[in-house]
Amino acid sequence: MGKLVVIEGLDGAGKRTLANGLTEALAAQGRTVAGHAFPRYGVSVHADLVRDGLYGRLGDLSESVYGMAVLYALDRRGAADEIRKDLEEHDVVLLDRYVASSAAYSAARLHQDEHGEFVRWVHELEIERFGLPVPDLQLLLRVPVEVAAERAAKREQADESRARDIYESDGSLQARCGVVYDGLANIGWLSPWQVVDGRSNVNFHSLLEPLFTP
Ligand SMILES: Nc1ncnc2c1ncn2[C@@H]1O[C@H](COP(=O)(O)OP(=O)(O)O)[C@@H](O)[C@H]1O
Ligand SMILES: Cc1cn([C@H]2C[C@H](O)[C@@H](COP(=O)(O)OP(=O)(O)O)O2)c(=O)[nH]c1=O
Repeated sequence: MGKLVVIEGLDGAGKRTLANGLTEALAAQGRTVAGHAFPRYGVSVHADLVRDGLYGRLGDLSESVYGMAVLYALDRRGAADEIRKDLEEHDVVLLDRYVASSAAYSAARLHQDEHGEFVRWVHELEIERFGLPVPDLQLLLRVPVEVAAERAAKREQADESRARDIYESDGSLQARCGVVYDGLANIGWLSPWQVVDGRSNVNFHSLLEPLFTP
């Protein structure tokens, strides 16, 4: 049975870059990796609706924190069987964002923290009701909000398909979200967490070693 590893962090923290690095490092150790990134744009109708909402194309739906959270959750629910199958066939299943993204962003939108009503609700919906696989490890890729914002802005200039959406352009939301992420990591929400400093060189080997030591 493979290990389910999730990368979490703010927009522009470098999650995609870390996922690519980890995949290469694991392959170099002879381990097989399957990867998914949520939302699964272009793959799931729910993810495409999320994108519409994030770019203001769903009227007042995106104003509803719970409405958006249901779309993100249905996207993940649609991927659950594939994740379970990947876990049977690979050493590691690496996810770029998962349930904790909903917990952090939505709680931040509602001005709640890791102990608040939303975080309890999303656990009930996605883990208890939808039965989504629980991660073995969550990596919080931590960078100062300003660094994440600068990287997201640079990426937007370089690639117009990555134009910043309503969450990414809201600096105070990103700052609150960073605080909720710290809280989730601190209480070990859903799984053990490891905090990774996104500004220094990541030692991929030591990051995942605990998963493979009995
Ligand atoms: N460790 C790093 N140092 C400097 N720039 C980085 C680093 N990691 C990522 N970047 C750059 O920051 C931008 C955002 O990275 P990305 O991996 O797309 O972030 P995310 O997936 O978290 O939104 C990209 O342009 C990427 O090249
Ligand atoms: C997966 C997920 C993302 N989000 C937020 C985080 C991001 O601001 C936004 C879009 O996800 P993101 O992964 O940043 O997509 P992209 O890199 O293409 O912009 O959705 C949630 O609020 N809940 C979730 O469950």
